[in-house]
Amino acid sequence: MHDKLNYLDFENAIFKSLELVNPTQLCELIPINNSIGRVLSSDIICKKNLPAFNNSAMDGFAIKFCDAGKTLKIKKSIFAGDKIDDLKESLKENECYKIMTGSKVPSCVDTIIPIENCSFVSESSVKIPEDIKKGSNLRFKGEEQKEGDVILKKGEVINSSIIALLASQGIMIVEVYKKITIAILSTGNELKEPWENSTDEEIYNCNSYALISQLKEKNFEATYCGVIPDDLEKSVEFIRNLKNYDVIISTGGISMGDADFVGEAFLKNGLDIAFHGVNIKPGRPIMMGKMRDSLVICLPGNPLTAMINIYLFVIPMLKKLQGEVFINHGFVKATNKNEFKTKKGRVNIVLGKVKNSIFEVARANKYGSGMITVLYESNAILVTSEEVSSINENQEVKLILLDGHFFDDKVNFLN
Ligand SMILES: Nc1nc2c(c(=O)[nH]1)N[C@H]1C(S)=C(S)[C@@H](COP(=O)(O)OP(=O)(O)OC[C@H]3O[C@@H](n4cnc5c(N)ncnc54)[C@H](O)[C@@H]3O)O[C@H]1N2
Ligand code: MOO
Repeated sequence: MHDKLNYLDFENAIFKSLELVNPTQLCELIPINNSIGRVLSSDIICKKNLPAFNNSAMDGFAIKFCDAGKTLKIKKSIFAGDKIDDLKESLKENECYKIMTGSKVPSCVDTIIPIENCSFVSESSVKIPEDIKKGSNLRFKGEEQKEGDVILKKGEVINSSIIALLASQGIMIVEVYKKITIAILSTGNELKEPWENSTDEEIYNCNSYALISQLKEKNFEATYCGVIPDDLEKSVEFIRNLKNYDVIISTGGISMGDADFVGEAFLKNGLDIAFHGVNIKPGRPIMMGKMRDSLVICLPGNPLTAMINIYLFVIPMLKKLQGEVFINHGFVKATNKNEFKTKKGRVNIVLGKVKNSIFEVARANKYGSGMITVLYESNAILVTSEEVSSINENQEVKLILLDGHFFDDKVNFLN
């Protein structure tokens, strides 16, 4: 792979990468207790009104609004869970019910007064204040969600608030998309695993573990498949022997070096390349394509590059493949603290830290893509357009948070 690469522009690369992906259709049923991070594969329709019946939001007295200011006789106490259908007789003049939070409210009353707002409270009577609001402290049947409403859409990632909604509907088993399978590979004779001894010339394989962990943070499970040796024949064989994965992600070995065989090895295994080379910094040699039914994503070997490119490019692809609807990066706005230079003519991905809406670029933007600590020191990335050569002091900037949210609509996060 010594040929000079044609660098695709950033927007096109994002478009082409997403175009490669056909969302999974495979589903399974799982208990909600094990469903955090999984993706709903069908809409959830409300089958029990929220709330299910008119109920009291306070412990107090259920009255007719016209009885404001009067001393009322307490006819009965109503508790949450009580069946009150037997309260056939409606309240007579100067009568009220004592009622607890969450109790069904009889149809003859229209207002709830909290106990602490009343005076002369005894077992049998209570004085209602003068100044009250009709309908206060009542929660009405179906005011939150009505039977038949779509309360959750297919493609949403299950979190604790979604579990609250599912449980509120009496749903214990939910249909989700089957998890996509992802293989993680590293390349390079210089690599040792973290538990091995390494000489001064060797380095520890940090990419595989870092990428698997980032994927785990985003609810994906990846399998580590080992290190491809720097040898074309062995690389071809290594790839040929891989099991069928939905996605294969490698790092390293895709640039112009004499030992960069990864691209060729995938090609010899039938890879249909979508692009090799994107006009970005860092991540220029990035390569993507399809090999049979597998998506192949080859990231550069530099750890910082691999980690930010998997976040920027690959996570949206995996989300799409997993059937998610919210796949596009969102941004937050902040003010840039110190001026810094960027490389004009390329889209720059710049690391830094944002705190209280102030963005501070990492190490004056003079770090290398082989570094690891910079990533640890940062919580956001700033992406520049090709024509930008510096970001000024106090300039308003758009940032993608490294633990940011994803949306269904595409936004322009370029600065
Ligand atoms: N003549 C050119 N040389 C390079 C170009 C170019 O356009 N022309 N591009 C440079 C850029 S940009 C990058 S990025 C790198 C990427 O090259 P590769 O993808 O082939 O990556 P390697 O050479 O295999 O590794 C780069 C670097 O990263 C270290 N590495 C690799 N894997 C791991 C791992 N699993 N854990 C930790 N570190 C890893 C490796 O030892 C190298 O130091 O190419 C430039 N060269
Ligand atoms: O894409 Mo490379 O990581 O700029 O050095």
